[in-house]
Amino acid sequence: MIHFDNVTKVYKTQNRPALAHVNVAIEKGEFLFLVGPSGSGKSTFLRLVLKEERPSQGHVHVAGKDLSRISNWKVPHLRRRIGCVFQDFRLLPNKNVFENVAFALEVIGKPRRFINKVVPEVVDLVGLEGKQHRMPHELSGGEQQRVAIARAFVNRPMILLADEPTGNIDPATSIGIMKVLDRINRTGTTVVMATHDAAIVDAFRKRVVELEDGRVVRDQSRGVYGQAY
Ligand SMILES: Nc1ncnc2c1ncn2[C@@H]1O[C@H](COP(=O)(O)OP(=O)(O)OP(=O)(O)O)[C@@H](O)[C@H]1O
Repeated sequence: MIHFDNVTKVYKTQNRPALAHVNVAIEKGEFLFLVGPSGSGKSTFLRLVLKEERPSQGHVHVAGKDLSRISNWKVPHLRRRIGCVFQDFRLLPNKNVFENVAFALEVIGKPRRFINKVVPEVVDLVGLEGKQHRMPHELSGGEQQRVAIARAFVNRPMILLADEPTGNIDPATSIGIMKVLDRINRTGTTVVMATHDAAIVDAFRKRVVELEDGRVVRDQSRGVYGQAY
C-alpha cells in the first residue's frame, strides 16, 4: 500500500537529510507506529506519502502508483483517499460535531441523503453517539480528537495517517483514541501513526519502525517503543 524505495529527502535550507535511504513496505491493512526523537523525520515521511513533499532521491509508491508519476491535477484525488489526523485536532470551531464530519463529504460533492446516512454511523463508530450537536468547545480533548478521526474516516480512505494523535491527550483518554484507530484499522484501512507515546506503543504491540537522524534503525513486528534488546 505504501512503499518507500531508497528514499532520501534533503530540504533546500538544510544540508543534513531529513530522511536517508529509507526502505519501508507497508501492506494493505497494516498498523504501523513510526517512532523516533524529535527531528528524526517522522512528519517528513508522512508528508511524502501525501505528496506534500517530493523525495530528493528514490521513489514513494502509494496504492501501486509511483507518486513522481502522478500529475499535479491528480494529487487531490490521491489525498482524498488518505485520511489525516493531527495532534491539534483542527476542527472547525463554528460547526458542531455532525457538521464538522459532514463538511468532509460536502467538499467532495456527496449528496445530502448520503451525508445524513453515513455521518451518524461514523460518529457512533468513534464513540460519540448522542453528541452530534455539540460544538467543539463543548467537548473534551479526547472527544475532539474522536471528531477529527470521524472526519478523516468518513470518506472510507484506504490509508489513515496520524501525526501524534495522542500528543495533547492524557494517558487514560489516549487508550480510548487508540482503540478507535484500531477499530478503523480492522475495517481494512492501513494506519500509520507517528508518535512519541511510549505507553501507547508498548500497550498495542503493532509493527514499529524507528527513525534516527532520518534513517530506519529498527523495523519490528509487534514492537515496543524503546529497544527491546
Ligand atoms: N519544511 C522544512 N524545511 C526545512 N527543514 C525541514 C522542514 N521540515 C522539517 N525539516 C527538518 O527535517 C528534519 C526532520 O523533521 P521532521 O519534522 O520530519 O521530524 P519529526 O520526527 O516529525 O519531528 P517531531 O517529532 O518534532 O515532529 C529536521 O531536522 C527538521 O528541522
